[in-house]
Amino acid sequence: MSEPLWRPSPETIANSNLTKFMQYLRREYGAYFRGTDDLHAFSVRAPAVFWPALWDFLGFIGDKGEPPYLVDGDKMPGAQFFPNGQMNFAENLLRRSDDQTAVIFRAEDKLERRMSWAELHGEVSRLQQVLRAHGVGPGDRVAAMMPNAPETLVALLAAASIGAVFSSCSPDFGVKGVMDRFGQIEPKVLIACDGYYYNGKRFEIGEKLAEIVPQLPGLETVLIADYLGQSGQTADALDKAQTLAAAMGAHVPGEVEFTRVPFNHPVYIMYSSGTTGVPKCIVHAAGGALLQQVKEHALHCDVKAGDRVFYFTTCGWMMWNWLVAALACEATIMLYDGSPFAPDGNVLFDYAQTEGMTFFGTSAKYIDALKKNEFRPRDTHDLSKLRTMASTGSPLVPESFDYVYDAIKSDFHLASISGGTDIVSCFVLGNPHKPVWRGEIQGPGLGMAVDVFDQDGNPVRGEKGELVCTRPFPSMPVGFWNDPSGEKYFNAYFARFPNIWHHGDFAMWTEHGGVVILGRSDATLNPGGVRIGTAEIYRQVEQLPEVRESIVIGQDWDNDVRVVLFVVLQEGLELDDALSDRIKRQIREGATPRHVPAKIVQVPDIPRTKSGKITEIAVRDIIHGREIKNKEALANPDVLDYYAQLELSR
Ligand SMILES: CC(=O)CC(=O)O
Repeated sequence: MSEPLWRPSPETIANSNLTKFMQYLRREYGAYFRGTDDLHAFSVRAPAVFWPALWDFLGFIGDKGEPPYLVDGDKMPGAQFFPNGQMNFAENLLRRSDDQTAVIFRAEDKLERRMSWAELHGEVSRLQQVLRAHGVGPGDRVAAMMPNAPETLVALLAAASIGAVFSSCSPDFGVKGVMDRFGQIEPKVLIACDGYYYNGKRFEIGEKLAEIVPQLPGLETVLIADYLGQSGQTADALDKAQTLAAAMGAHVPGEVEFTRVPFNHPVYIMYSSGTTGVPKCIVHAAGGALLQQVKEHALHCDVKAGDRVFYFTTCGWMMWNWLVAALACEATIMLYDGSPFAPDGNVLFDYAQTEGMTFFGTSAKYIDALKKNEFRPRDTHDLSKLRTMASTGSPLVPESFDYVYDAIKSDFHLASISGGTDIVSCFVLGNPHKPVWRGEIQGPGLGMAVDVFDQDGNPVRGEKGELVCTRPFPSMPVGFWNDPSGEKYFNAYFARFPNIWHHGDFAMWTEHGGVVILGRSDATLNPGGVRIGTAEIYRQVEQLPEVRESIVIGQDWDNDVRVVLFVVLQEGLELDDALSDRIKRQIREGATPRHVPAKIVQVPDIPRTKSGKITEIAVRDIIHGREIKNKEALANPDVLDYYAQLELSR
């Protein structure tokens, strides 16, 4: 294809934060760059210059400390950014205190709220006082089992203002899922809701809390936020609990006191979503996570003061942590809780239109679903303010790039982005100076020495391989919780290639310097020894209107591997030979004969994690009769029973 789908205008480029950053580097450092590739090369070649320069350019609040700004800069793990630096995460997010809107909240039950910067300060101040009264200090954990609502943001900011460590999950988690997470990190305070709404239904969580609370060692207090109008009853039924409103009502808003902590002091504990055992507790540093995220907002997404930034997420997915960092760009953040299809697929576009959303972040699955359901927001909504749409969670297929430019908006920046919980940020993402090519992520993040390696650890271009990062970056985790020797942390990322971050994505560089992610490396299919990324197959199957969704695995077969594809069909359809043949033909013609499944099976549903990711490994394990150790990671674990009883011996 010789033409990109979109090119930024010269004015967009001239007015971008990225241009201002390059001008800044020229002015302050005498560094001249011919373009963003050049800037990227500099950023990975000279990290000890790049990251401090970024700190200054972004007006990061804190003190870089005495140089050196990078110690052991060639060691992974081991490198330390700003070892003498001091900062406070919340102070950087709460940099405004005026009466303009800081947070807009909508939920599918029609709940609507907005909070000014001044009000946000006030709420954080009151909750900070509550936490202090319960003895929360630097390093203590504050956990939240909460909807994506302003209270959750206030909880994060209050905890971080003290230097405490925040960890969240959504209220749809089961008791075991919560215990597998919060049970490991022993929070001093638990903030939970009385319940939530999803897809038109009301869910109470009092009974789950009654099981969870007594099992959490070291818990000082439970604060119940009101969503269903019954926080009082929920709190009364629990030990050590009171309503959040009562606890905060006992304090008056004052100045938020920000405790400066070392740059590498933890702010978040996040969780791996694997189905192979209890989740790993990934500890992220306040400075590293934030500097990286603000870099992504400001330079890669061109977020500016006054912008309205939205990401469709729960607070159990890292995109929530990413979203809230947009406050540090002085943007208004837009929160949404509930189903993006309740009552129908217009709900988020209504939100975008009425609130003048400038950045719309979502998942590739959501875009695919809009496409399948033939939504054309461009014909029904005024999206004139929208400048950027971001997609993540799984690869955005080329046909979905076409759909976005055809049915959502023709002149804006579509940024497919990819990274993960492991780094609370991205390896590869948008670049507002570059064209958008169909199916491609535009390029690596600044400061991220991203590459693609073959099995032997050699860099490859135009060939599929392992996504790696060859130099340290500040949002590498501090480590894993309860892993004093660092062994689990080392094994997760550094055991595959020495001194290299191995991310576990199967990827390929494109001729435009972009990247295509082909699926997770551990889910690649190996028929006849040829490595095929699962996304290569989804891309083809996705194009058939009869198929709603699919999941593909490699089944051990006759000393080889055969490809087995499971499909969920549109309501009322049955998989017959004709449709099976059409699916195979589409895959053969769109990919190669090697990609064609040996078997196609109709299934009622596909197992997915609570963040909406389909889980090939769980299906592969169940098909091979292996135990699924951590079903709690799944949003719909029961569906695996269906796969377990399938006769796949022919
Ligand atoms: C940025 C991401 O990579 C988010 C995700 O897919 O979990």
